[in-house]
Amino acid sequence: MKSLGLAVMEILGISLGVDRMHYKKYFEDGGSIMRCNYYPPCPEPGLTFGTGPHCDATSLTILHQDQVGGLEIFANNEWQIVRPRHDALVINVGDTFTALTNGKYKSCVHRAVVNSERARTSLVFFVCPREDKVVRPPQDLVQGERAYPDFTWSDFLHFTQFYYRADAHTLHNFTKWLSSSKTIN
Ligand SMILES: O=C(O)CCC(=O)C(=O)O
Ligand SMILES: [Fe+2]
Repeated sequence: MKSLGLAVMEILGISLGVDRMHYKKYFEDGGSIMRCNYYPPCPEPGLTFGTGPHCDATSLTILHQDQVGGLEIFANNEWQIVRPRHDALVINVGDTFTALTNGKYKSCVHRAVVNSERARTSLVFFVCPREDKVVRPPQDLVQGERAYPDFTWSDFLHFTQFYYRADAHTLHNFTKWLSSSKTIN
């Protein structure tokens, strides 16, 4: 999974017109998180979500869902179903990668819905930078203002674990929190 993540990083570097090895090298000493989600059937699926709308705070998400289905992404102003395919992985950009591209690649808002009949599982691999590494876009992607300040993955992880439950606005609120905590210190 780690080498798949690094291969995708190379492709993303090429697509952005920066040094093709830039992101691949950046993530080479990085970490990862693996999560297995289990959603039991819910008698009233209209009243709850399996996972509410959010962007992943991490950098890249590689996800496999079983044939039950339930993953949805918010695109073109509507929720769209990601049809399950046993032979395919879903790859999403997360908030930290958004910051690493100075906002050029937007993290994807997504959610998981439940159903009344079948339990569902998904397996998710999150690619993250080394915890103390500064998250900063390459100079080629900064024309004028920086969209986000420098931060470390460890600061962002701390924010999402202790102060804020990830939603569609995590990166924006983290940036505000970071500048107010700097003012206080
Ligand atoms: O279960 C899914 O399809 C989505 C899970 C998810 O978004 C997450 O674990 O961050
Ligand atoms: Fe997610």
